Amino acid sequence: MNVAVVVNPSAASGRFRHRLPQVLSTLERRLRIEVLTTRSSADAVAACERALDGGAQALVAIGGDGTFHTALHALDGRDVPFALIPAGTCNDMADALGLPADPVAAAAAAAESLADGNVQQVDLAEVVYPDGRTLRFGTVLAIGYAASVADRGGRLKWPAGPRRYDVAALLELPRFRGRVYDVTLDGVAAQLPAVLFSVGNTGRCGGKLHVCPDADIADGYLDVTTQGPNSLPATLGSTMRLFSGVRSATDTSTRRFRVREIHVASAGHVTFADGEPLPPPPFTVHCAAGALTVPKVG
Ligand SMILES: Nc1ncnc2c1ncn2[C@@H]1O[C@H](COP(=O)(O)OP(=O)(O)OP(=O)(O)O)[C@@H](O)[C@H]1O
Repeated sequence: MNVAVVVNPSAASGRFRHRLPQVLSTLERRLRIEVLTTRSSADAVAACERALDGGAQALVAIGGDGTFHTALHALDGRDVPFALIPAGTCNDMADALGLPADPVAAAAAAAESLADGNVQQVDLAEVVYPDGRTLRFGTVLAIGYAASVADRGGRLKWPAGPRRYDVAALLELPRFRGRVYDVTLDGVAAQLPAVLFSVGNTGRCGGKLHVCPDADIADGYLDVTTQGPNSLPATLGSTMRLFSGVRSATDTSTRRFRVREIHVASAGHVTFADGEPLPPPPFTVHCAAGALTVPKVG
């Protein structure tokens, strides 16, 4: 099987770069690989598209959630098996796919499944803007507080690694009192007051925030969680529980919905999906059931 392998050398600030030769040789044991080394997302999309147009039968991406997100652009709905090798900071998508956290172990599992045709279909989420533009994501779309934390954390120079986001969470907290979001959930209009607003194809974002803890990547549904608003101490408490990795950081203000589609009418909020910035609402998010073919592992 001919496989294009896109490598993001900047994922996790290069922390896994020394493991790359071993990851590639592990893939090569079962697959014929063409390695695409890229400097930017745009570079990666173009290189992947060229490789897929040129006959690559599968795509492997080595990096984190942003690398995964970029690979989705390149796939652009093509029904080509895709494997993600976790080499990023948070690796939420790789975790949701059940891949081993170690990149070499993940490469071995993915290569074996791809070579044997042992694949499965999982869901993606599709964000449709009023002008018809459509973007896809795999993990969680965050609006409000978590999106602002992702935004600020990504811009902080210190500390290195995931700790940046803990610092950003504290810095952003005083600014947040909650907002009311105008939404339509499977055709039913609602106004949802929230500090944290998450639309999950999977359960986790930011490496440890289990914002949609019951989400299932293959059920054909999206899980929507809203949390808050509360008093500042209560918001601080529930946020700290969430940031400490508690699996289900609920409080009395947490509301959960399971839908096929959500329309967010409230305009202009900072939005992130797969840890990457997305144009703000208004938009409609719907579940693209079974839209991604991935190796079956475990
Ligand atoms: N193939 C690529 N080559 C170069 N840069 C890329 C590529 N894919 C994505 N990028 C850029 O690199 C940035 C970091 O990549 P990525 O998100 O995968 O790593 P991370 O932030 O360490 O991991 P995570 O998102 O899991 O926390 C992305 O925000 C994106 O802009």
